[in-house]
Order: sequence, then structure tokens, then C-alpha cells
Amino acid sequence: MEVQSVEFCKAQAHIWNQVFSFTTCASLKCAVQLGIADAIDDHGKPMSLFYLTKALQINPSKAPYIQRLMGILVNSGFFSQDKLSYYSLTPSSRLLLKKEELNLRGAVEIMLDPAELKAWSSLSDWFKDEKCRTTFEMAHGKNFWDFCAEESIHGEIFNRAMSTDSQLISKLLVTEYKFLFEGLTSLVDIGGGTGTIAKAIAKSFPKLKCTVFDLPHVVANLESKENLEFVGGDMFERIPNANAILLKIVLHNWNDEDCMKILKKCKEAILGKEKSGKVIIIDIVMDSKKEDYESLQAQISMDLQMMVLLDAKERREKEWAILFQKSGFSGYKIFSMFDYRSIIEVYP
Ligand SMILES: C[S@@+](CC[C@H](N)C(=O)[O-])C[C@H]1O[C@@H](n2cnc3c(N)ncnc32)[C@H](O)[C@@H]1O
Ligand SMILES: COc1cc(-c2oc3cc(O)cc(O)c3c(=O)c2O)cc(OC)c1OC
Repeated sequence: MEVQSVEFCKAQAHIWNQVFSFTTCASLKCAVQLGIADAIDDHGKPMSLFYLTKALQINPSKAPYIQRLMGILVNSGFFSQDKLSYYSLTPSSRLLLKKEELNLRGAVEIMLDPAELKAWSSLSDWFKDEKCRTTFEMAHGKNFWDFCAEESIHGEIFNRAMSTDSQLISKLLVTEYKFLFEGLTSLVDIGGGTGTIAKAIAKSFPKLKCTVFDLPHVVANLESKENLEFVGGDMFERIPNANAILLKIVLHNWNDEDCMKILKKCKEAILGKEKSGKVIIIDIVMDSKKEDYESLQAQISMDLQMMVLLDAKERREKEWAILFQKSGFSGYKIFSMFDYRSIIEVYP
């Protein structure tokens, strides 16, 4: 390639931009931690740099640098800037507001956590290594779930991030997808975290006995009441019997072999109850034909994140179908949700 050719310049800019993509992530994290979106929102109208720096309560000597930070955040679509250079929120920064019940602050916090980023730095070593199952294990000397159990701050950040996502999904589940739960008498949410989804389902269906099943340290201090119960355990050993089993973003944490073990346990658990029932999965169904670039990129990135942290993966419909068949299920039905995830009903 000629050094002065258009192709060379484009290729060079492409590499610089990819190498520097960490600056957008780091600036986004900084914006969340400083509360920039909240300050602009509280202002109630487009905000000048002067008022923004005042509202952020930063060290006065650092005020001139905020303009530089805002530059990258405007360029990456988190804020907009008008002719007077006043800043406003965009749909993306609205999702970062503390006051919004449904925000993605938790996702920013967990995915850009130093412990998780550290795993990525061992990726090439991991490819040559024989012993470690995951890059995360190579970096930390223990697997992701043991790390969450032992480093309680990381575990809390993780559970908080998952819970915010569940708040969003639970609103949809008990309205638009209410039919999934109609007629059920018992439901176990396997890997149900701190119970955000199960609480919403239990409230909407008072006659439905809901159980949240997760690792003992996750449910340790959570109080069972009315038709909602918390049970600690390991899903590879025992899954409580129920009419229906819910698995929300759980199977994408596991490889095919482990997923089959989990699904076989789920089948035993639903058949043990009334010789019928179903498994309800909420997870990504990858679709490479998707025209939406952002959505496809998010799926590919999540797939790699699962590989690095958990030796796990995202799956296409064909891969899901093989898993169900190999685990002894007779059929399934997919309902696409509003984002890149789907609901899959699986029948024994
Ligand atoms: C990605 S999170 C999903 C949490 C929840 N379903 C949600 O959507 O908010 C996966 C969950 O699986 C749980 N988990 C991991 N290993 C488990 C095991 N062996 N038995 C039961 N739960 C487990 C984790 O503690 C975590 O809460
Ligand atoms: C918060 O919304 C979603 C989160 C996940 C998700 O994110 C993770 C991030 C990590 O840094 C480590 C993890 O182990 C995980 C997960 O296990 C995990 O499930 C996934 C989502 O959809 C597939 C989310 O919804 C947008």
C-alpha cells in the first residue's frame, strides 16, 4: 500500500480509532461517575460549559478540562451541542440518569470494572494456555462466580447491574407477555439473582408460587414472603420442582455442555411436578442478518465478553434448537422482544 494513498490513510485512521476506542469507554464511565447527564437534566434547559463545570463540583483547577471531556462525549453521541455550544441530553444519556428507574448505569459500572477489564489483557496468553478454562480465571486465579462470591463489592455491582435490567424486562413480562404465566401454579426463576423479576411476577399473579433459586451467597439475606420464596443452591445439583422454570440471561453464561446439564435438570423439575410444564428462556438469539449495525455489534461484543469471563457464548436459533433437542425437549417457540433479546418457550 502506498503511504500517501487514500487506502493507507483510511486504514491508519481505522486502526487509530479502534486502538483509541477505550477513550470513549473511559470517558463514558467518567461521565457516569461525575453525574454529567444528571447535572444537565437538573438544569432543565441546554447548559453552558460554565454552569456545567459549576454544577459538577469538581476541583476548580480542572474546570477547563471538562470541555475536552465533553468533546469526546458529544462526538460519540452521548450529548448534543447547539450553536451556542450549550449541551443537551441525547436518548443515550437519558439512559444514564440516576433518577430514571430504568437506567443502564449498572451495565456501564460492571462492564468497565477494572477486575473484568483485567481479564481481557490475558486474552492472547489464554489462547496458548492449556490449563485455564477462562481468561478471567487466568487473570484472577479463580472463576467468575467464585470471584463474585469472594469479592463482595464486585458481586454487589454485578447483582445491581442485573437487577436494573430485570426491572425493565419485568414491566414487559407482566403486561405484554402476561400470557406466558397464565394458568401456572408454580414457577422457579433459576439464577434469578436478587429476585427483581420474580417479585414482579409474584405481585401480578398472587396465586402463582414463585421461587428464586440462586447461589447461597446471592439469596442469603433476602426475605421470603407471601407467594415469593428465596432458595439457595447449585443448579447443577438440584432444581426445585415447578410448573415452569424461568432462565433469564442464565444460559448465555454457560457452554453447550453445561447448558445441557442445566436443561436436563429443568426437564426433570417440570416433569416431577405435574408431568407437563415449560421452560421460559429470556436470552439473546443472535441474528447475523440484522440490518441494525449497533444491535449486531452489541451481540458480537456480548458473545466475546461471555467467552472471556465465563467460557460461554451467545447462540443463533439453530444452536438453541440443537441444545433443546439434545437435552430431551420436544419443541420450542420464539417471541422476539423489543431489544436484541428473545423469549423462548421450550416444551418437554
Ligand atoms: C447473568 S446473571 C442473571 C440474573 C437474573 N436472572 C437476571 O436476569 O437479572 C446469572 C445468575 O446465575 C447465578 N448462578 C451462577 N451459577 C449458579 C449456580 N451454579 N446455581 C444457581 N445460580 C447460579 C448467578 O449468581 C447470577 O445471579
Ligand atoms: C445489564 O443488562 C444485561 C446484562 C447482561 C450481562 O452482562 C454481564 C456483564 C458482565 O460484565 C459480566 C457478566 O457475566 C454479564 C452477564 O452475565 C450478563 O448476563 C446481559 C444482558 O443481555 C443479554 C443484559 O441486558 C441488556
